[in-house]
Amino acid sequence: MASPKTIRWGILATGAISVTFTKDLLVDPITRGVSNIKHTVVAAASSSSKIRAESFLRECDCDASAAAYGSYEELVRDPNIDIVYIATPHSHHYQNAMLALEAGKNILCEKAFTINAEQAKKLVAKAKEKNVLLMEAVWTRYFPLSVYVRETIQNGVIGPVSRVIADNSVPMDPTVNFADGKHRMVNPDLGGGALLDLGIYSLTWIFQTAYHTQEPGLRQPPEVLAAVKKYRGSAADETTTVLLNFPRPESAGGDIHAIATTSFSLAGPDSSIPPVRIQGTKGEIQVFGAAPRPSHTKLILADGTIEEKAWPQPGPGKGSNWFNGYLHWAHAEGEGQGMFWEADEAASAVLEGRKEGKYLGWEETITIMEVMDEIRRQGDLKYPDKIETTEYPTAL
Ligand SMILES: NC(=O)C1=CN([C@@H]2O[C@H](COP(=O)(O)OP(=O)(O)OC[C@H]3O[C@@H](n4cnc5c(N)ncnc54)[C@H](OP(=O)(O)O)[C@@H]3O)[C@@H](O)[C@H]2O)C=CC1
Ligand SMILES: O=C1OC[C@@H](O)[C@H](O)[C@H]1O
Repeated sequence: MASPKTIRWGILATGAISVTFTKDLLVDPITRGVSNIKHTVVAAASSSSKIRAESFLRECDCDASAAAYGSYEELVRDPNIDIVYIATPHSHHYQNAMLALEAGKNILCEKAFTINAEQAKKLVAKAKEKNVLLMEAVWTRYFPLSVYVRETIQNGVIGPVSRVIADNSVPMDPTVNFADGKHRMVNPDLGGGALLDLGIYSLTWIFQTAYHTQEPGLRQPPEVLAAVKKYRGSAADETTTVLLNFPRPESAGGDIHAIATTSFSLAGPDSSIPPVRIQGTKGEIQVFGAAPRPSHTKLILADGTIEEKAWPQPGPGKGSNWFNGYLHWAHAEGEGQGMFWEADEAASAVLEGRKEGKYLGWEETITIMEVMDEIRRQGDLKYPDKIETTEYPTAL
């Protein structure tokens, strides 16, 4: 058997999700049956200080030889890095990704990919020019659970998809958690709001089942009708609900309806109610657990078949996800978060010379950004010019 190839990562920003991602990344891939890849972290950078980068590397148990940088500029110049993982607030993704692309680096960039579709298009153009990987880190797409759901649809098991309903809401108390308005969840300067942070998962479920599963030639952007409730009259949305209609020829099953909803103050479905339902003419698939990190599926067919499956994440891991004092999901102690699947895919893409993610390519990322632009247009949800701009460099 050929020995595994090692992919060398550079971590840009040292916040909450960088820690989770890096700890998952360093779990031995053999624990999930992956034998051709190994991951190592060779550097991390913090915009606040080199000391912060050093303590991040220690916290994540990275190799002692990993370099700590006190600026993102130094990180992207490091010739030892194969892929840069970007985990700054969404407001900063465009500037940070452009910085890394200009340096010729492959990139895995957190969601929401950018603030708007124009920024996403510019990054794609730059990735093409530099001939490097540019991948949006929507981890959920790469879970075996998601692969199973898409394959079940593509194998015609539930018939043509006719309707998808998806809810990703978390009942945080903004008056307690975000009282000073500075937190990235509500701060317009950081691209705050439910849509870009949480709603992207509702749209992910809709797109990966109603759009991605169609033949590429049949895929058409949806019509969109949005209701947006602002957070205390600010520029950030607290609750957003969207009706989507995906046009599809009658011969392929006709139009597909979808409802995406999200909120950072209201509860989502509890464990007995599926946050995602994909309905076809012959049955439906229900997805249970939190929409970003689901854990169970239930296939219910019109002929009476019921098939339930559990999708535990391989470990080792820490067992739950807390965010601002709120438990977003709990899972069995010892399970990993599941962020390694997207890391494996980014590594495979680099080794195979691919420039896009296998289950979420540039065209689909841009289409989803265009849908979010339209939702924001209808809801009058505007961010400051400095984070909407495609000017590079712009000081943030
Ligand atoms: N896939 C997933 O499940 C998740 C994805 N995310 C995404 O990851 C990104 C980061 O989220 P998260 O880690 O929770 O955020 P945090 O606020 O915890 O961390 C963001 C980091 O970005 C850096 N940063 C640079 N400039 C700024 C600035 N002006 N304000 C604040 N931070 C700055 C800082 O790191 P430093 O000081 O080191 O430069 C900071 O620690 C977001 O886009 C979010 O959507 C978040 C949570 C879960
Ligand atoms: O991506 C995310 O998923 C999980 C949530 O906890 C977090 O707010 C969000 O950024």
